[in-house]
Amino acid sequence: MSVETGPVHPASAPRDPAAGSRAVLPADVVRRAPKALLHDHLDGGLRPQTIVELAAETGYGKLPTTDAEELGRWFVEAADSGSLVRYLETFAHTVGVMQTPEALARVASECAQDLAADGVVYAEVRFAPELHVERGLALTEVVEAVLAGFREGEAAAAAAGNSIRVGTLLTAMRTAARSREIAELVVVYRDRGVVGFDIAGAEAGFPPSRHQDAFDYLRGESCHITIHAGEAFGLPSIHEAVAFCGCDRLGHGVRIVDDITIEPDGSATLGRLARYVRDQRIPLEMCPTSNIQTGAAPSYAEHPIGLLTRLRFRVTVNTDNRLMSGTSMSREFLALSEAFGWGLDDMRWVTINALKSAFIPFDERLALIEQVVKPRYAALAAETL
Ligand SMILES: O=c1[nH]cnc2c1ncn2[C@H]1C[C@H](O)[C@@H](CO)O1
Ligand SMILES: [Zn+2]
Repeated sequence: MSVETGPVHPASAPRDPAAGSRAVLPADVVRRAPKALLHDHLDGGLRPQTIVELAAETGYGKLPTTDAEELGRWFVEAADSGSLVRYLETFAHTVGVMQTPEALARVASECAQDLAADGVVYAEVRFAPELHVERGLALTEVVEAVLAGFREGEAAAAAAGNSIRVGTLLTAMRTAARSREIAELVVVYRDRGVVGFDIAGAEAGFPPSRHQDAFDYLRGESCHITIHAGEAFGLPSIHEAVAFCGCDRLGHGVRIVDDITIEPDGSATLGRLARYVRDQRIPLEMCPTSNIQTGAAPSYAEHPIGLLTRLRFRVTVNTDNRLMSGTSMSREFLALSEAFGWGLDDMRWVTINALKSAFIPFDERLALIEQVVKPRYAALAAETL
């Protein structure tokens, strides 16, 4: 199989201070640099204080604590379990307080504002409508409340001087059987802010092809699809997602490294699936901190994002769940700067990768790249010279 050739990307080398490699990026520069986020769960990014207030307002009585600071720590510690299934158990409390239109709209509005304050200029945020019907809301009411919340949050962020555009992805739970209904909702709301479809939840034992009819329907409707695959389960899941389900992007996809062999001389040999994913430029929505928590990667320094970047896969950097991972886009980039010596040029490369992979129309992606990302990185680079 093909052996890696060609130019090595600057993000390739692990940071080695003794060798005089590049300095870690200043936190302020990382925050101000424009960022694009493709993989963020609405129910994984609530402010702890909001959870406490919504629990009181809606009569949700199962929170482990009503002290917001303690609650924030509880989520990170409980999610830091080494298992995706245990990580996912923590969502009972966020989903538990997101069962009314007001709560859904508030969470969505705050999500847009928090991302914008962190320098995110474009985000696709996902959630599973079927998880928010415990108190009798219709799926359409759930979607409409979230869409209204995002619009409100965008306006509030713009008023505060931080412009952001938020697209919505509708997720179907892979462990349930409502994927076809959710796929139909994607089509209904495609011109009102919904930009694509996803499946999420426990991966082992629930292959993507279980939802084949939803994927076939969406492809027939020319809709965009991303699939959580290759996170808690390996290559067969990625293969199905790519070969049979027709995904445009892979959620995580981190286990694609199982199809790459590092030779004794340090070169990489790609198997057929890894080669296909790279050749087709299938974007990988990588979420380093989340992967460390669920045991999909041992540490930042050993996270496959270093190798996959060096091999020029279409890598993107994402938060997954800001609450459970105690993270933000800036924190993810700072960790990568620390682990691999990433600089502003690497951030810019990853950000343009993400925008090229976004599910909004091509001309709108291009406008963000040319009118927002490139000029702002150029200004930052000039400032930090
Ligand atoms: O990283 C993940 N892998 C699989 N499922 C996930 C992940 N993060 C969140 N979820 C689930 C839990 C949420 O309730 C659901 C919809 O956002 O998606
Ligand atoms: Zn996810």
